[in-house]
Amino acid sequence: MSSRPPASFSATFSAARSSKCVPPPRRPSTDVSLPSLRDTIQAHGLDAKKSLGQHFLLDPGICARIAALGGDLTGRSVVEIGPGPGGLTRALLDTPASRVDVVEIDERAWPLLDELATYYPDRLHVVRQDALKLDAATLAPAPRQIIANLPYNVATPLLVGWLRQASQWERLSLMFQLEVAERICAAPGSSAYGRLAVLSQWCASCSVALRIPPAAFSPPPKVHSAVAVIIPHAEQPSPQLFRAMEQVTAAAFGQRRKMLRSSLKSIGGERLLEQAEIEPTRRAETLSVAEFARLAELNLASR
Ligand SMILES: C[S@@+](CC[C@H](N)C(=O)[O-])C[C@H]1O[C@@H](n2cnc3c(N)ncnc32)[C@H](O)[C@@H]1O
Repeated sequence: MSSRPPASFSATFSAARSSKCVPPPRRPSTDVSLPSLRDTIQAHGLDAKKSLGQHFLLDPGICARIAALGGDLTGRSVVEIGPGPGGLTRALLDTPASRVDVVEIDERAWPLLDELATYYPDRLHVVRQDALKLDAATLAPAPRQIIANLPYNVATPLLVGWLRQASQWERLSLMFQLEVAERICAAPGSSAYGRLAVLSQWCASCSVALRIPPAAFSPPPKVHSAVAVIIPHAEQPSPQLFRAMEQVTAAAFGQRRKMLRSSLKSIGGERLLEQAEIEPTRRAETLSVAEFARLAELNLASR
């Protein structure tokens, strides 16, 4: 027997999808009365675990400000990494985003998130997985964004993974330790300028949009935090060129006090620098992102 739906069902379904009668995505949070976040955390025994980088945001005002960094989310899919008790998730559900997919590794939070999903049927999707092992772009249709208060211990590898596929994302609004957010947005010549700045700014426009003090979190972290807004450029490097850039920046900043002719020796040294018309006596932190891009292209071509 065929498992396809009867023709009449398919016809009705596609006619409804294409007509103007399709209802807009449900946006029920304002008329839904959810239990308080503190009560929910207590009821589910979700004590913060340091090993999972858990610092929860309980202030709905701050969560709303972070959600607003996505701009107008009408018709957008939003992925949140590490929803924890769901404070930011609630704020995301309060936007007109068409769906919110949350990826959480901590199984203690899953029942709590499942409970939240019952208030938002078809709109909130709970993904029980390690975000490091997941291709988050496969979760939801484009245009899609990531908005998240990231677990600090894995924030940098997660970001580099998303930059590798930056064309998949309309925008990333990500909370990091302030020092990491500053490294992402750092200008050449500054001590914060390094591999993360070059990779991020090569693929995207980056800015520090919101600074948040430790007291805003429960438990408070030792350092200040900040949300970086990362908007991918229309043109993105190929995967091979991205790998070539990773190699160049790892070599150049791996020995950042050395002259480039020495730090880049393993990938062509003076010859590569001469082709790129870059003085071999310069140091990595003085190179612009465009100069690094030239080196990456020549590095790829020389393989
Ligand atoms: C800084 S807390 C943010 C919690 C919540 N979004 C908030 O703002 O209150 C980070 C969250 O990421 C989760 N997490 C840690 N490592 C993860 C991983 N590899 N994959 C998915 N979630 C992870 C933690 O369990 C925690 O819920």
